[in-house]
Amino acid sequence: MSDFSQEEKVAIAAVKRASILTSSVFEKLVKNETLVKGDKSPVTVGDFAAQAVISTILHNAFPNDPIVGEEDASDLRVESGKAMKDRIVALANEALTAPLTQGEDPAWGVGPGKERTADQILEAIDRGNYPGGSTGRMWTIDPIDGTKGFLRGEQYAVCVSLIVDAKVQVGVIGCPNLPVDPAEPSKGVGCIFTAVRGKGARQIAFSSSSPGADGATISLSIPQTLELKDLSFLESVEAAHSSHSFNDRVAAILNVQQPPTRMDSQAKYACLARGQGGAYLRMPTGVGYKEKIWDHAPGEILVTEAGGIVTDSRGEPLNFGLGRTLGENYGVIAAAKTIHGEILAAVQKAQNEAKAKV
Ligand SMILES: Nc1ncnc2c1ncn2[C@@H]1O[C@H](COP(=O)(O)OS(=O)(=O)O)[C@@H](OP(=O)(O)O)[C@H]1O
Ligand SMILES: [Mg+2]
Ligand SMILES: [Mg+2]
Ligand SMILES: [Mg+2]
Repeated sequence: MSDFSQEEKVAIAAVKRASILTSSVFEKLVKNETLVKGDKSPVTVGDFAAQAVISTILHNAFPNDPIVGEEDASDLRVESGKAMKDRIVALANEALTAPLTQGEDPAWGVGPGKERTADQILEAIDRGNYPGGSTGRMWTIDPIDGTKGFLRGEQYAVCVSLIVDAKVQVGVIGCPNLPVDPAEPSKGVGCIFTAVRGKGARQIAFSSSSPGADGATISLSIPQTLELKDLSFLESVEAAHSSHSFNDRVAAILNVQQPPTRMDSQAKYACLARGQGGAYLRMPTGVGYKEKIWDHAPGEILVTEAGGIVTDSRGEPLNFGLGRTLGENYGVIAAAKTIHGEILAAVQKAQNEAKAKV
């Protein structure tokens, strides 16, 4: 049985290259480089190019593994998408052909001379079309999680996971805009969070040459001594993505004294894993939306390996074996082991109150 160290190494390299790409795209992004998808959500040249880069690297390193990726290239294959396509191909090639860094292997399809054709870049994006399922290996890619945060210049995350037989085994989250040290934000931004099942969770500073090389890697553990009154719920910025008012009620039931911390993307899971906030609450705003596996798989393993528990509002683990989504939406509750049960009970109490009102 693999110890998944090679998978982690490849995923970190892919997330790092894609994160450098997305940071540089933000500096240069122009208005006509963003599309609105069928579900009204935004997607930028950065999302497409980052998915192409990650998919190319994963496919070169693990040619038999299927990929569940958020984006697909259909909008780029039509005449109206040509300008965007050209830009995406240039950005992806720039990221793929950048010089090799320590630990990277040219067999992963990276380094000088590794340009791809436009067709190969579109193919790499579309390789993310795997429907998912309960058996075998599969990767997930969310090339930019929190695209709205990315466009606002706030938090977003580049997210990759490896799922084997419905269980997440490796998770890597790149947060280009996240302070390396929350206590001293002036120390700089840009971190990668990584976890392997049974082997713990770590934070690596972007500036570090490779994991563990220069003391810029820290092991993550969620403090188990936090009192409920000191919690600050980590929650979505977008009110449409998770119910703020429901969280307010849960906070009142638990006598939480701190205001919530609103942050886009799986940076919330990453911050929880390194001891910020104390809990992540994501309850549905209405019926119908199904959470996507790429929005939670890396976060689930990161928090679990840091000593937390991630469940839905029934107290059940998230089920990554149902396809591209988590199935019916029962929300997400993530917190330290010591307080997860009390938060779950408060969520269920708030749900019962809401039911009694209708
Ligand atoms: N209605 C609804 N309910 C719940 N979740 C939704 C909904 N619509 C979208 N999404 C997904 O939310 C992802 C963004 O993550 P967050 O909600 O944590 O960030 S944010 O603060 O709201 O920006 C976002 O991920 P990205 O598309 O990768 O940005 C979506 O997959
Ligand atoms: Mg999206
Ligand atoms: Mg997402
Ligand atoms: Mg996304």
